[in-house]
Amino acid sequence: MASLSANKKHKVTVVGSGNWGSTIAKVVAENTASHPDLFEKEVQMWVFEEQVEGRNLTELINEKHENQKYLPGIPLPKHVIANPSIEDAVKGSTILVFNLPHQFIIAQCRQIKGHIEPYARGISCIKGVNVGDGKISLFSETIGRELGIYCGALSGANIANEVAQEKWCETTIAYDPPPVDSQAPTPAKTPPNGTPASSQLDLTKLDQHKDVSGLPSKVKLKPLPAEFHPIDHVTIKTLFHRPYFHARVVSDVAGVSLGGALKNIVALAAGWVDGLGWGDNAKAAIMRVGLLEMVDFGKRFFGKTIQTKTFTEESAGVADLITTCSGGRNHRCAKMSVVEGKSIAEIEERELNGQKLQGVSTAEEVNNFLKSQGLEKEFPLFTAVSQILKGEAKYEDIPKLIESETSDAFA
Ligand SMILES: NC(=O)C1=CN([C@@H]2O[C@H](COP(=O)(O)OP(=O)(O)OC[C@H]3O[C@@H](n4cnc5c(N)ncnc54)[C@H](O)[C@@H]3O)[C@@H](O)[C@H]2O)C=CC1
Ligand SMILES: O=C(CO)COP(=O)(O)O
Repeated sequence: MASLSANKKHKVTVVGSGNWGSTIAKVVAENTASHPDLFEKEVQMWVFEEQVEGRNLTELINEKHENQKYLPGIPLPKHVIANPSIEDAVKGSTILVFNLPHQFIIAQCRQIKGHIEPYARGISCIKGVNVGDGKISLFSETIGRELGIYCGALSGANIANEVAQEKWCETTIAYDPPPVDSQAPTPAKTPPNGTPASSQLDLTKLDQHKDVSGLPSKVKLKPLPAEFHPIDHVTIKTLFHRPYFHARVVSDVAGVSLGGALKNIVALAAGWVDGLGWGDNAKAAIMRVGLLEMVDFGKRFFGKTIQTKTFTEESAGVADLITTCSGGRNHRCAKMSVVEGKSIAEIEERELNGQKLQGVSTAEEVNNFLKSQGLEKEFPLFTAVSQILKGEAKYEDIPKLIESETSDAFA
């Protein structure tokens, strides 16, 4: 419950401005305008600066209120402000919405470290997983760890162009911050010796056991100053829910994040069988096996907190799998690569005008992780996708490669 003195408004920044980043900036800006009691109206949107028609993309967005390159034809609210400086865009924000292709997020977090409010909260809209040194983590965790803040996740059956056109859909937001450290004084952003506040947390010296907040267990969340409304499920829902974008708020951050990441691998296989002209039954078989492997993967590697029902009941699970295997970019490019006999990379370059597929790198990353665990055979569809991408198997081999599927993930 908000205290009587909770009169300070939340400032919101969207870190990223691609096809989904620009769409989410539109969604949240509509809500900041509708809820002036809770939010500052202006929404900062960090833009990776580039030249479009000989001009800076940020200037074009701020002049035309449209992202001509990544979300053409969709008017953005005038109070979405494109900012080429990420440090400046995040300054003073209490809510940071991360929405970038997953390969870029760590570099951007390192750039903003020490420039954010230590009590800020994040929401990751990124669909991907972070794999390195035989370890796997969610991007919500990675962001949390890099910045010393709590980060939840938003994911769902949300093809950006449809959301941007205000065609109705659902989404799932997972937000489950650990208890705040009410004893801790809120640290100054930049202490007198010039060391950024987040680097004051010497994470290497602390117990490395972590929950899915990404924060090592001895690092406590910095409390939000009392003059702000709490950033709870109600505030989060108010920021994202629109008449055409129905948000359900849950607590399973791992389930929501993994659903969004892993379905991109399945969508490649679905695109390939469509490209082969094998029909809807074949695609349904791919989705069935894919869903089983998604649940099994979650339970094995994030078992402490994950809930099977997130995959079967939420937009972030089965609904996102279905939409991505029907109308997503991963599916479309995979299908074209079979029909035209070209690599997916070639098709991505030609078709997407700078947008990035996430399925190919996620398939490789998940395969590297499974290999490091000696578990490739337990995930035959994920493994088949990786083998096909590497040229070690053919599209036509998929039925044979996955027929040993015996997962009892739902048992
Ligand atoms: N587009 C969609 O329909 C949906 C996408 N997502 C997820 O949202 C995340 C973001 O996707 P999109 O906004 O669609 O991105 P996108 O696919 O449109 O990617 C282009 C973006 O990457 C940026 N970029 C290019 N090079 C960069 C660099 N070196 N450093 C930083 N940024 C760079 C570009 O400036 C542009 O903003 C992804 O994880 C995606 O899977 C989730 C739901 C729907
Ligand atoms: O995540 C998406 C829809 O929910 C979009 O998927 P693609 O990246 O394959 O277009």
